[in-house]
Amino acid sequence: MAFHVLITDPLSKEGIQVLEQQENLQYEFATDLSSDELLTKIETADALLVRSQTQVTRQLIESAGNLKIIGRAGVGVDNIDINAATERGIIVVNAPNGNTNSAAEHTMAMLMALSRKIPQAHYSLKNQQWDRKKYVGVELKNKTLGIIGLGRIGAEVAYRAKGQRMNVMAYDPFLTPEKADHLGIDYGTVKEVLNKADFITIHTPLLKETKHLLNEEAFRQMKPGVQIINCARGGIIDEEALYQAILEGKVAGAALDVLEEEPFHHHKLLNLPEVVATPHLGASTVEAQENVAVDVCQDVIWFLTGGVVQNPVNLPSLPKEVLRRIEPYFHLAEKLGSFLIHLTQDVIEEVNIYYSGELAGVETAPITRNTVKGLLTRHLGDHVNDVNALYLAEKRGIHIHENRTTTTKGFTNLLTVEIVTNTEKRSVAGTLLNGLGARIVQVDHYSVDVTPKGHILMIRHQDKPGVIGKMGSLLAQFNINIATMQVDRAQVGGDAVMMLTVDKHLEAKELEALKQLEEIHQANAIDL
Ligand SMILES: NC(=O)C1=CN([C@@H]2O[C@H](COP(=O)(O)OP(=O)(O)OC[C@H]3O[C@@H](n4cnc5c(N)ncnc54)[C@H](O)[C@@H]3O)[C@@H](O)[C@H]2O)C=CC1
Ligand SMILES: O=C(O)CCC(=O)C(=O)O
Repeated sequence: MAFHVLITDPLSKEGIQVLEQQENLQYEFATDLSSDELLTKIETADALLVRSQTQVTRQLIESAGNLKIIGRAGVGVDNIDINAATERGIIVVNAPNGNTNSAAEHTMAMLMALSRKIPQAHYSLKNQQWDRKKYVGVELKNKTLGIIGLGRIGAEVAYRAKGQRMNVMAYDPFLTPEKADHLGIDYGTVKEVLNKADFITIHTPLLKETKHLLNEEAFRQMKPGVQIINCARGGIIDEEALYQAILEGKVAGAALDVLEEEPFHHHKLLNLPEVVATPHLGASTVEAQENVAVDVCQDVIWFLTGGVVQNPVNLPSLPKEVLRRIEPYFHLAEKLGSFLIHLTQDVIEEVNIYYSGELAGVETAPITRNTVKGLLTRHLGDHVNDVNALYLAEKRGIHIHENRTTTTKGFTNLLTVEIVTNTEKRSVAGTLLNGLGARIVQVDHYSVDVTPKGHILMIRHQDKPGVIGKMGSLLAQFNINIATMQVDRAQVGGDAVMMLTVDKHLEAKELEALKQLEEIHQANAIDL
């Protein structure tokens, strides 16, 4: 079956070419759909590709039976309900780098248009008015540009503004005075930026914390005659407060590429001569659209074909070299989680994961996610994945703890997973053996050596002559062939464990029959 990729906003042809080169993939352009049409179309889609126009709501996500990935050709993902996607195990990817340059250039264009009143003068001239007095501007040189949000675009704007010989003062929660110094700009708190800037430009995402960041109180703190640029997101500015600040003469001008409600046609801000505006054009260049489309289509293909994405939004992204080092452990981790869940009937309250040896020094979060995915899949089904495993565990009140230890029991790497229920603790440890792959090397306190694959029968029994024979003949009666077998014991005549790999799945009644043997305390059939 071919993957169905649904594209609901315009996407550059270079991105489409990336999709066309992929076998077993069909793409469908369906722009300008009504909400109802979209709800129907999404039902069969494996991937959804959007820009900023399509509103990817919880309702839309929940109507999608097959959806695995949502690709945003651009940076901002405020049009996508990320929580709903995460809960459903749908990965969201964006293209954060492709339009940085264009958005920074558009910001500079807006800054210059604003300072020299170019759109107003142009409009006036087109209306047969030759008015040189009305359109006197101000220079940028030696003025202070306040930047709120010094990420990719903010930093590019700072660099360009310095080229205009402006003083740049920025605030960003990740900016230190030392870093600012290194960039040749001034560090300021939000208050200092508001107090000192002649022009203020915003480059944050729209978040709960940044909603109406520029509000009535913020405008009050600004210099009289300040000019505002917003090429980030509508909603970061309280539009009513901006409107009033312009009417009062506190704000001399505003250049807006974005407004809270888009698309916008009749907005009272647009009636003010001090406001210049563009219809969300920050990323609308040939280059940016090509970049973001190619990046996001590439990620969608990688993901659908089992690869690792470059720009996940609801998963932390990892540098390639880090990923290369830890990826081999994902399989082991998932198998250990899956093994362990077969050993208990109780509700799991806690999971402790111990990273030892060389594992103690790596990025462990993705390995933890795979462990939890292995644990949950048996009861929750295949919709558990890397994206939602931790969320689903948390929803079930399972506490996950990561620990780093130096205990390696002679292995260069050792991954130990322990589950705690209200009655017991069970654990399993595994390692990656150089050239030999994954091995389970310990179950509870017993040493074993088992490849985590296929059908495993784990027996806890009393160490006594004849038990192995009895068990072997019972399995023979069920026509179950033993492929490998190991035994370990705590002490002579004490508790012991038997690990067998067998050639077929054990039915419940067969397992029951084994448990009837008086020396057998526990029998678990584990299918990995
Ligand atoms: N108009 C357009 O067409 C385009 C708009 N954008 C928008 O521009 C914005 C920035 O994009 P990038 O620079 O690529 O993102 P980024 O993630 O590189 O930078 C955002 C920065 O905002 C900072 N930030 C977050 N909360 C803050 C707060 N309360 N105060 C100050 N700083 C805060 C972050 O620490 C980060 O450094 C996004 O909203 C994006 O959607 C991006 C591209 C095109
Ligand atoms: O798709 C677009 O053109 C909008 C770009 C944008 O706003 C973003 O990347 O955040």
